[in-house]
Amino acid sequence: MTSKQECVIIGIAGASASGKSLIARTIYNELRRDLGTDQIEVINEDAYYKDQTHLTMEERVKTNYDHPSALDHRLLCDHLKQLKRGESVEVPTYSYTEHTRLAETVTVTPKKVIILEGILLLTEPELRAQMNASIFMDTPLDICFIRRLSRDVEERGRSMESVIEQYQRTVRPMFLQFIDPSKQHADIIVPRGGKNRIAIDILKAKIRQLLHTD
Ligand SMILES: Nc1ncnc2c1ncn2[C@@H]1O[C@H](COP(=O)(O)OP(=O)(O)O)[C@@H](O)[C@H]1O
Ligand SMILES: Nc1ccn([C@@H]2O[C@H](COP(=O)(O)O)[C@@H](O)[C@H]2O)c(=O)n1
Repeated sequence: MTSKQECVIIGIAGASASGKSLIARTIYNELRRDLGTDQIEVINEDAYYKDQTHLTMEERVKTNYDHPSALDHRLLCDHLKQLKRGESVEVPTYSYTEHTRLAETVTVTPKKVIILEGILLLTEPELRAQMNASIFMDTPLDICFIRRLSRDVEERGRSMESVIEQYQRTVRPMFLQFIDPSKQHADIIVPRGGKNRIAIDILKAKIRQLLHTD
């Protein structure tokens, strides 16, 4: 018997371009139809990359964005606690081209369901403690790299050379050091990526069970 939750928080972690955003968006779109449009939210860990406005662009590109120290997990954790208490929060907005936070924030009001997605979410015990269930996207790393290369060139304003250089310098080593070991903390490991239909249905059923709406 699961007790009824006022705010269900689901964490989705895994390598960059493993399909975290895709699965989060799919669950969001499908559950919105049942729960109501204002009852579910997706929060991206990337919004909590630390502000770097005090650094030059040359300095910003050198940051290791795949190390936990690049993220303000303290602020993210505080926001989750506030949302659980029924308080609204101001989520930062982030620019992958400027490599820093933008001046604007987005107001997020309390929701029944929060889907959190991000590479390093399961490395932080305090964040894990806020989650009702956690998922690790176990997509093969070569597939992730191919998808990241085309996504970063098409959507994040990067050159092919810079994606390859960053991948070898930080993305792959940090995946091996931090992200892959954090898989042990996941409740569910999802193979093949963001279109795994059975995984999506299981997650939706679990969320409904936690809310007692089924
Ligand atoms: N199963 C899949 N098949 C084909 N393309 C996919 C699949 N999963 C994700 N993608 C594509 O790969 C890219 C990275 O996926 P995304 O969900 O943004 O990854 P993440 O959020 O983990 O970084 C996106 O362009 C997305 O559309
Ligand atoms: N200025 C930045 C900030 C982050 N990144 C990369 O984003 C990846 C995480 O986002 P996903 O959507 O891919 O999960 C992470 O691997 C960082 O390297 C960046 O390139 N530049």
